[in-house]
Amino acid sequence: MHLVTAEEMRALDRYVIEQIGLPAAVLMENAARAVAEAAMELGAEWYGEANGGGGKPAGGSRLAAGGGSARSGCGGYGAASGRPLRWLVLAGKGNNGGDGIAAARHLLEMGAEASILYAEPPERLTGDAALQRDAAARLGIPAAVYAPGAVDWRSFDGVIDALLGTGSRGAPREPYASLIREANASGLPILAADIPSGLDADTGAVHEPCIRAARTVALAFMKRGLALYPGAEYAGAVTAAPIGIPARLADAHGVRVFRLDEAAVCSRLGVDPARPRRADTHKGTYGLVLVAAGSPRMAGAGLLCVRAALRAGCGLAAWALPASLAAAVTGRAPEAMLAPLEDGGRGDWSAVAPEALKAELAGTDALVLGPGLGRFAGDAAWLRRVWDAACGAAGGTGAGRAVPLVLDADALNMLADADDFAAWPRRPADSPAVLTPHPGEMARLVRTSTAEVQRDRIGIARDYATRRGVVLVLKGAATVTALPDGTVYVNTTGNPGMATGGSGDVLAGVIGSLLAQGMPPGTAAAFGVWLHGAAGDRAAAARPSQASLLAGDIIEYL
Ligand SMILES: NC(=O)C1=CN([C@@H]2O[C@H](COP(=O)(O)OP(=O)(O)OC[C@H]3O[C@@H](n4cnc5c(N)ncnc54)[C@H](O)[C@@H]3O)[C@@H](O)[C@H]2O)[C@@H](O)CC1
Ligand SMILES: [K+]
Repeated sequence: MHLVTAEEMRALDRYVIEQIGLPAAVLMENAARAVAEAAMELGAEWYGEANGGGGKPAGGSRLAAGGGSARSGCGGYGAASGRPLRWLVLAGKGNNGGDGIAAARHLLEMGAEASILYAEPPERLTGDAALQRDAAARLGIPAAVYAPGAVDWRSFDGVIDALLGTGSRGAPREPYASLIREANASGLPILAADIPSGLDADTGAVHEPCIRAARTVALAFMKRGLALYPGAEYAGAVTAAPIGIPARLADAHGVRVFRLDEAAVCSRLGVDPARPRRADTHKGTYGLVLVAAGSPRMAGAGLLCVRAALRAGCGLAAWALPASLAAAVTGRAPEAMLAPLEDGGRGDWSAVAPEALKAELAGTDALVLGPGLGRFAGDAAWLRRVWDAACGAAGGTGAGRAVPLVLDADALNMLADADDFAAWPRRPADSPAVLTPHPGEMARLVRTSTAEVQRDRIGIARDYATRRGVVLVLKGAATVTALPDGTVYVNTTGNPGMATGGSGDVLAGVIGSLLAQGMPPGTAAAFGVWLHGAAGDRAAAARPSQASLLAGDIIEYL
């Protein structure tokens, strides 16, 4: 579940070779076997059990989506006859190519057929890749050098992409670029060795061209780019294969970025997703969340947030809102309490005194501030006073304690406008604030463009979290949760159906609820993101199309 950069992977390779004493050829041999095994599984999935030589049952739809081509486009090669599948290994001149060439050898041993297509004249290969080239030649494995337009793709059943791995820089150059385009156009299922060639291993950006893989087998550890979009889409189904570099070495080398799936929720976050409850508990055990949210145009944001908080398990939830709005929403969330705040009859937050909200903080276990709040003159200074109160600063809650805090939506825009956030009082180290920006809000916080944020989601989120001492949840496909100590979780749940108004309000409510239940902020944020995505996946599965998903549906599946 570690997600490594190319540089971290190189350091780990070096350590194992130089300090542990395993020859690089051993790692390559393990990598090659893993690539060949993954190819056999892909063959079985794509063409059926009889052809793949054992493995998983057919699973066409996933592959069709990942591979960018329909199964029927492969025209029944192999599938009709039950003969061994014919793999074409595309080999670059680095160690990624070496993995592929060695995989051709393993495929033969496994009963498949394999040919090698060198992107460059094989004389250019050096080191372990050259060793593999020579062994393959002596074994009589058919090999050719790529010439544009000369490959008869129809005489193969599948492709192994071993052109470029973690050593590649920038967009694939010729002849790699043409070869990648031809492979993508072939309609054959492609297994990528380590990463699809053309993918930026660190950021998930894809160069033009980039291999569109049906499946990727990551060697030793998943590279960050396989978990981030758009790279994740080009990688197809991704698995990581052990090659002789134990996970604890990644920990020892300071790798702190993790892919957050259910196993990681249990092992890394220490949370049981079923969240069983002790019998001898009562609503006070599970905390009180105060949601300060909603305005005349966006009252629903508060409603979604407070309902989500309740579904996520807090004992009590109160909704603080401008008093003039209260009558309109009374009864809409019967389980929640209302905390109408004097608003001078305006119906929005512009006349709500920060002191009124401060008074509500007494006795609360978490504050969620921001969904549908709206903007008003002087709101950055207003936010500062609420921040101070939630920090437990003098004159704050009175109790002198910090109230766990989630800032979302307009509260983040206020924060972006506060030029002096760096000078605001720090919260206690064990109670950092949780900020939940979408990429546009993140861009405002760091004064850059949304495109820049998306180009390096992990880097931007982690940098902000460590510099400002907050938990930063950067929303979007593969939501990134960065902790003040530099730990980062990249989420795996969720679907594009959740790109709909109100989803973020639901997430803020979920995280606030988990905070109120006593989870540390980093855990509450990462688990909340995972839980929100999992609920979205269940909700989408219950509907005819992801497109029809509403934020309220996510709440029902929490
Ligand atoms: N000991 C190791 O280092 C191991 C490495 N392994 C494999 O080795 C890979 C990394 O190998 P390398 O560091 O040799 O690098 P790669 O095999 O990824 O590619 C490097 C080669 O590609 C060329 N190149 C770089 N950018 C290019 C571009 N944009 N267009 C065209 N050519 C370009 C370089 O000149 C160099 O010759 C991993 O991804 C993995 O597959 C595995 O075998 C496990 C062990
Ligand atoms: K590759």
